[in-house]
Amino acid sequence: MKKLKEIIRLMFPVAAKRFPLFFPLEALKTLCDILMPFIAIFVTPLIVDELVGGKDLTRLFVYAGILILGECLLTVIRQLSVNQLGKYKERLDNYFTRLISEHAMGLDYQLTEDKKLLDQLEKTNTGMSWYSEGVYGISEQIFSFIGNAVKIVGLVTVIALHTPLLLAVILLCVCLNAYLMRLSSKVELKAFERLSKVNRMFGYYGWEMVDFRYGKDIRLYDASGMLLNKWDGFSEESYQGWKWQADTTRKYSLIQGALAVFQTAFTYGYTALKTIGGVFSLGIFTQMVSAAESLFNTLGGIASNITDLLKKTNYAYEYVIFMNYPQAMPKGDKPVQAGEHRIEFRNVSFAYPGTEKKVLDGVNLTVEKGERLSIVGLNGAGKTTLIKLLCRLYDPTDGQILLDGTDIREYDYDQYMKQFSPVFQDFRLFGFTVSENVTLKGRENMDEKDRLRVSDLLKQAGLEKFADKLESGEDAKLFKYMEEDGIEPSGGEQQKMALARALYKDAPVIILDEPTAALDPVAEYEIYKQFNSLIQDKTAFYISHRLSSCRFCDHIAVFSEGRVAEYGTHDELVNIPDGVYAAMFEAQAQYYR
Ligand SMILES: Nc1ncnc2c1ncn2[C@@H]1O[C@H](COP(=O)(O)OP(=O)(O)OP(=O)(O)O)[C@@H](O)[C@H]1O
Repeated sequence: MKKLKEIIRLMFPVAAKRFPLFFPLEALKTLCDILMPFIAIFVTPLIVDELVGGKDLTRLFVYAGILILGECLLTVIRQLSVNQLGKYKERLDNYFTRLISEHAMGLDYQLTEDKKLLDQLEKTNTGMSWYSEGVYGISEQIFSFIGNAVKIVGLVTVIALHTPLLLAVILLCVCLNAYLMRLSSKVELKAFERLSKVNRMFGYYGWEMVDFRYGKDIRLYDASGMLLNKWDGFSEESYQGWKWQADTTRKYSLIQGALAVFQTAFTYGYTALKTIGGVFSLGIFTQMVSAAESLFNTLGGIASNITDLLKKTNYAYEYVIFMNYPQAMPKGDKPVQAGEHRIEFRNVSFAYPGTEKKVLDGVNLTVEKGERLSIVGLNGAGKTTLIKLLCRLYDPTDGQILLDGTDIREYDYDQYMKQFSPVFQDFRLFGFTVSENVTLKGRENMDEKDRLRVSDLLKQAGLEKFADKLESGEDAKLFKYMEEDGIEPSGGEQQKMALARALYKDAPVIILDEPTAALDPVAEYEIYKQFNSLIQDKTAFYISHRLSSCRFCDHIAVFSEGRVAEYGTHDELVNIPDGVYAAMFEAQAQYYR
C-alpha cells in the first residue's frame, strides 16, 4: 500500500498534467462498466415474468426498449472511451521512457558504470513498459477495482435478498481463486528479479552485433562467433527463466479452471432446484443466475485487480527507486566567478569506484589563470583521470581540487560544468547534422548568428574543404546508420568537429585530451596554432603523446604511475639527465631525424 501511494504521488500528477483527459476518460469507462450488468439483471426478469405471466405487449416493448437502448448507449460510450484511452497507452509509455532517460542523463557520470544502477535502470525500463504498463496499467487496475467494488455491493444485495447459501459458495470459490492468483504472481515476481540482469546482457549483445561501429572489428577479427555464443548463452538463460515461471504456475491455472466450472454448475443446479420447488419465479431464476455469474466474474475481477495491482505496483515501484537513486557526489551552491580561472590540485589521490589501486597518488599541481599546461606520460599514467576529476566526472578519493581557491565540490554543479570545454579521447558525435553536433541545438533553435559562427568554427577547425564538399553543407546529417544519405566523416574530420564543438561552447577552461591523435601532422600543427590564438587568455590543458604540442605550452607536467614525476618548461625538462621527458622526447625525435 505504501508503494502504491508513492507511485500515485510521483507518477499520477505528472501524467495528469501531460494528458489532462486521461483520468476523466478512465472514470467514464468505469461508470459504464458499473451500470452495464445492472440493466440486464433488473430488466431481464421483468421481461421473463411478463412473457410467462401478463403478456402485455406495451410493457414488453418498454422493457425491451430500456434494455436495448441502455446497453447500446453504454456500449458506445464505453467503446469510445476505450478507443481514446488506447491512444494514451503508447503516449504515456513514451513519456515516462523519456522521463527515465532524462533522469539517467542527469545522474552523476560515475554511476554510468555502477552495476547496481545499470540493473536498476533495466528493471525500471522493463518494469514500466512490459510488466506494469506504468500509469496506464496501474490506473486501469485502480479504476477497475473501484468499479468492481461498487458492482459487488449491488450484486451481493440482490443475491443475499433471495439466497445467502449461493452467495457463500461464490465467495468461497473467489477466495480460493484469489489465493492461487497471488501464488502465481509471487512466482512471476521472482522470475522478473532473476531475469533483469539476463535481459540487460541479452539486449547489450543483441545491439552490439548489429551496431555499425563494431562492424569493422567483427569482420576483421571474426568476432561474430564469439558474439553469437554470448547471445546464445543469455538467450538460453532467459528461456530457462520463462520456462521455470510457466512450469511453476501451471498447476495454479488448472485449479482455477476447475473452480470456475464447479461454481457455474452449483449456481445452475441450486437455483433450478429452488425454481422447480416453487420458491423462485422464472424471472428470479434468470436474475439469480445472471447476478451469480456477474458476481463471480466481478469478485474474480476484483481479486485479479488486487493481485494485478500488487504485482504491477512492485514493477512500477522500480521507477520510484530509480528516480530517487542517490547521486554519487555532493554538490554545493556557490556561484562560480566569471572570467578566467586558477586551478590547483592539492594532494589529490584517486582510485576508481570498486577498485583498490590508486590511479592518482598525491598529485600537486597549479595552473595559473591563462596558463597552458601540457600533460604527458606513458599509457595508463593517469592523465585522463586527472581531467575527469577536474570535470567532476568523479571526485578525488583524497585531497582537493580548487578553482580560484575554492574546493570544486562547493560550487553549483551546473555552473561549474559550464566552465570547461573538453575534447576527450573517446568523444562522441551524435546522429545529428554537422551544425547540430557543433552547437547541440536543434536546427529550429539556431539563428543566423549561430549558423555564421558554426561556419567560422568549422573553418578554424580545418573543416572548410570538408563542409564545402557536402551537398547540404552544415545541414548534412551524420552517419549512414541513422540516415540513408548520412555522411561518414573520417576519424580526423570527426575530431575536428569535436574541436569546433569545444570552441563553440567557449568556456573559460579548454581541455584537449589527445585531440590530434587522428590528425595528420600538418593538421595537428595548424590546429594547435589556431587553438593557441583562438583561446586567447583561457586556461588550457593539453594532453598529447606527440611532444611537439608541448611547444605551445607554458609548462609541462610529466605523469608516471599516478604521480607528477617532472614539472617545468620544455627546455628545463629535456635537460634533466635520465629524465622521463628527455627519454620520451629523444625516442620521438629519432623518428624525425
Ligand atoms: N572507469 C575505470 N574504471 C577502472 N579503472 C579505470 C577506469 N578508467 C581508467 N582506469 C584505469 O586507470 C588507469 C589510468 O587511466 P587513464 O585513462 O587516466 O590513463 P592515461 O594516462 O590517460 O592513459 P592513455 O595515455 O592511454 O590515455 C589505467 O590503468 C586504467 O586502466
